[in-house]
Amino acid sequence: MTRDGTAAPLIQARGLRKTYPAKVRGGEGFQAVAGIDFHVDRGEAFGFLGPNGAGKSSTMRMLGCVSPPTGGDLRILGMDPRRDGRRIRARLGVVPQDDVLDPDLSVRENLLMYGIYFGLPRRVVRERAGRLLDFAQLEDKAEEKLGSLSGGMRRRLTIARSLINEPDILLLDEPTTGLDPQARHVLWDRLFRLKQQGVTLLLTTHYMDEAEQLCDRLVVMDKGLIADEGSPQELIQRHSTREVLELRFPIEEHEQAAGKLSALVRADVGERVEVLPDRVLVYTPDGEATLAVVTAAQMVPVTALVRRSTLEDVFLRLAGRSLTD
Ligand SMILES: Nc1ncnc2c1ncn2[C@@H]1O[C@H](COP(=O)(O)OP(=O)(O)OP(=O)(O)O)[C@@H](O)[C@H]1O
Repeated sequence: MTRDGTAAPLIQARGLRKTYPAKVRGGEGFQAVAGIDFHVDRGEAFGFLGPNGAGKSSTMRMLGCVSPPTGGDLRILGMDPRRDGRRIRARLGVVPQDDVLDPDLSVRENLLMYGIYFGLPRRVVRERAGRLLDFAQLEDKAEEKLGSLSGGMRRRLTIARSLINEPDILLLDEPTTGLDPQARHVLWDRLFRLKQQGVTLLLTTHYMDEAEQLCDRLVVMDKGLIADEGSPQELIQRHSTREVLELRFPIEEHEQAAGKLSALVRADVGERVEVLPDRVLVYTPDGEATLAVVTAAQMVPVTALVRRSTLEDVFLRLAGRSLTD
């Protein structure tokens, strides 16, 4: 509790920085995280959304107490990672970008070994491993070696393994990168369950649908900085319009069409045009009405799609380029 009686955030970062040392003597270091502020409350699912190189993993490694901050202040569970790294780590579960499982052990043995490594009594580890196999839907694979597991199963095992110490906070670095859509949905379902059980989730992602599905609150990161923070809905409302009209024109007409559209949009009703290399996006409160205006102006797109705004549009607005560029 804080002095005014409110619950203190589980994690609080102020001016957090990470500068990696220069590779050559006398060279300049590289600032991957350039002074960021955020807090995470108990029970939240909190996301770091940004493209490759935004500084998400560097932030995660500081939160996981494996890479010390080079500036600013970080408190996790009221403790300072520089001093209390071991105590904090005991209460964290960490799911790294790559699965670091032991291929020579069975699925169950991977869980048992990790629990024993944590110093837990064997009886407790056996009981927890049984429950986690059930949670990860891997009971029928329990005695098999890892070679027989799909990518999604491996990810679920990695998550199960990270839960062996019953952590308060689970850190997930790009949990579903490389998985097919079905495997991603199964994983999202498991993460929802954990959240319902009261585990605080922190995840990095460059998938906007993942951020929208999983995160109560997120920060949009770019070039080591936080561009904005809020719930997915708040961010969309703040930085985009209700609908987006996506238009594709024949390549040779793309530039001219983009110019004509820019002249057509009505800023007074909140419309705005964003020109991408292969598409023109018109941000508008009413996509169908805007499409009618485009058609009336004798413009003939190859395809026209009206869709709702997403976090991708938020990123485009904040960073001036697409998340996947
Ligand atoms: N140990 C290191 N030494 C030097 N530079 C590093 C180190 N780790 C990361 N970087 C650099 O810091 C920047 C941010 O990297 P980081 O991995 O934190 O970004 P990210 O948003 O997680 O991207 P990705 O999705 O690719 O993991 C990148 O330019 C990266 O090359």
